[in-house]
Amino acid sequence: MRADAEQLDIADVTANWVNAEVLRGDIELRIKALADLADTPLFFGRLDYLHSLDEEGESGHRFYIGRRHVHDADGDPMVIDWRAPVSQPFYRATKQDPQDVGLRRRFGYDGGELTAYEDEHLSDPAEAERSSALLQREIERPRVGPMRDIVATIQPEQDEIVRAPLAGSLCVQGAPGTGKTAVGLHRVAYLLYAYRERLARSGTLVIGPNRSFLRYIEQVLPALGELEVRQTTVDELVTAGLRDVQVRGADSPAAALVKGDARMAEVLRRAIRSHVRVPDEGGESLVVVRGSRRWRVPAYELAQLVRELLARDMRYGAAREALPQRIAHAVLVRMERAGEAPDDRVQNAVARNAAVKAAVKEIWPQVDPVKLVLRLLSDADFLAGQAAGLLGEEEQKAILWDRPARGVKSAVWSPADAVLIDEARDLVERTGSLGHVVLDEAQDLSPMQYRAVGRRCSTGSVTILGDIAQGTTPWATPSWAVALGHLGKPEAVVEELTQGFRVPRTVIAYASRLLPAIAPGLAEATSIRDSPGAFEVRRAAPGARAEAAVAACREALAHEGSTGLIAADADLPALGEALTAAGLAHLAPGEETSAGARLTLVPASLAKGLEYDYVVLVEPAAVVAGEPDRRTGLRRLYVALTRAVSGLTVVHAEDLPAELTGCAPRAGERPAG
Ligand SMILES: Nc1ncnc2c1ncn2[C@@H]1O[C@H](COP(=O)(O)OP(=O)(O)OP(=O)(O)O)[C@@H](O)[C@H]1O
Repeated sequence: MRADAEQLDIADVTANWVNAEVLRGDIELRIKALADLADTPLFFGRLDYLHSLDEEGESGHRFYIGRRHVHDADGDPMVIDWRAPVSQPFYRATKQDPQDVGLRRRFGYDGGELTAYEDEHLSDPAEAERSSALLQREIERPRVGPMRDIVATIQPEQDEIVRAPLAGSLCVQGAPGTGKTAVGLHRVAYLLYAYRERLARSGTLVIGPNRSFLRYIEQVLPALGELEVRQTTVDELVTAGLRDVQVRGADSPAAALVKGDARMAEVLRRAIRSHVRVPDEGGESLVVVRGSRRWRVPAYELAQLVRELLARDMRYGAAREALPQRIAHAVLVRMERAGEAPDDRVQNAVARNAAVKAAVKEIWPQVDPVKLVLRLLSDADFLAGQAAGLLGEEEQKAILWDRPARGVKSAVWSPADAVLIDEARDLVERTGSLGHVVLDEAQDLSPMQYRAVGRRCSTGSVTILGDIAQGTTPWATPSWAVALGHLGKPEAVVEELTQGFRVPRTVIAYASRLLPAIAPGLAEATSIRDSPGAFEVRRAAPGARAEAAVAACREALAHEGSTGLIAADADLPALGEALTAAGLAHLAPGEETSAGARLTLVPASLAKGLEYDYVVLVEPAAVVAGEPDRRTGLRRLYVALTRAVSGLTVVHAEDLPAELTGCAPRAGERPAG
């Protein structure tokens, strides 16, 4: 196929130079997409159907399933794309429901070399059901480098989400390591296959929590042949296109909490609409002069037009554009009454008349969303006027800047301010909607951030993925129903993933002790890994903690794969020095691990979504204390405890948090004594 693409001669088919360049670009992309990847095999599975299929051009009994479609010199398929309908039973067929599959074969590879296969005769009742050794091997393989695709081993409950139709929005709650991120990315790849044309027009977007996370996942979609999906963070999303707004400030938790609250949307709506000046009914008429005639629109009629526009709840900018036409219409009615026969051109001319323009400027002035937010945060009286009955005095005080900003460029904007600006921009002009948005680690968004994401899929659909127990912002959502309400997708279906692929049984059991305190009611994940994993808690003498951490890292590095040393952000510099002094080179999160550089020093605040074969977690009590409140601290600890693929060593000098040692009262229980 690559040779064919390379040999394409376009001289005869392109009429001009521009066409030729476009076509040449397309062909180059195709050749690139057809590159041979040494360690990525062409197929990973085979299905033998009992009956010949004749569906969507695929006919026959036997199909090889792979990452992409491959055909032979005659154009007959040799490998079927994993996303094609014919491939679906590879993921879904079971002994109970064989879906006409006689044989399912899984192929195992080692660095691109075929080394094993595994057969299941789904329609043979005599054959016992076995768990897949290849799946076990895949889950337990050492982790080095960025996240990889899971196409060869997508599980049935995951596949249901991956292949759900584009039209519906989905919300996936899943404990750590249940594959939410993997599923979200594969879902994008699936949708781009199944709805390619529609999504090529409307676009797709993946939103993750921060840059290091995005760097960790960025190679999954390209490996699946999807090179053009945009991946961004909420912070970047809302600042895109804001040239003069530099986000370089941070809010206090109290300020961020108010700025992220959904009531701010109403404050902003009022603030924008406060610019509209409804004409005084008894005031002067608007006079439009055309040729020798003067047309009068009385003030009460203008007021009526303006009130109608306000009641229609249009975007501020759209209403501003509609107003001159409405006024012109009122003039035209008068012309007709006077026996004239004005047409559309006359109406347009009247709408552009200087007197009409001046009236519109007075009644419905242009509003700059950035300046509007600047004024709200700088001008206590203006804020009080808009927030009356919505925000209390303390709340208003919390969001007002200590020193009013002089101008847009010099203001110290925070990420939450940028979200307010985004809301204000949408009040002026509707934000365009994409076809599909995937939002990962969704539990951490504020209501205002959900609204910002919701705007970008208002006419499309969304897949949101998260874990309530891992919510570590003061505004983390209490429930998915609340989040979906803010997103504007209350009808979305909530699915739960419970099978854990990352964290070993002993480790998830230990971390789950925190669940009653951080998310009562959430189910503990089950680990589908065979190996129980290495797990140890070590107490170090005060003053010898860093030394103990370094020793634990050395032991971890004796194994294959990556090691992450996770600690409270404040403890990081000292640990970094200890590692360097001991001659252990280390990376920052998001820097790619490789065979030669396998140790990463991870601040607890950036651990979310990442994973390491071995994790050394230093001083749980400090991780908890690093957050503004205990529940958030325990949730941060839960995130840190659930990053390990093969083993976890907890090193501590202070007492462990009581919730972890089992000494804390559980929710609903009373403390002893
Ligand atoms: N079906 C599967 N086959 C093989 N590996 C899988 C499968 N599903 C998930 N994994 C692996 O399990 C690990 C955890 O997956 P992922 O990071 O997507 O989980 P998550 O639910 O997003 O976790 P967290 O809540 O911690 O962010 C990854 O290494 C992923 O590749």
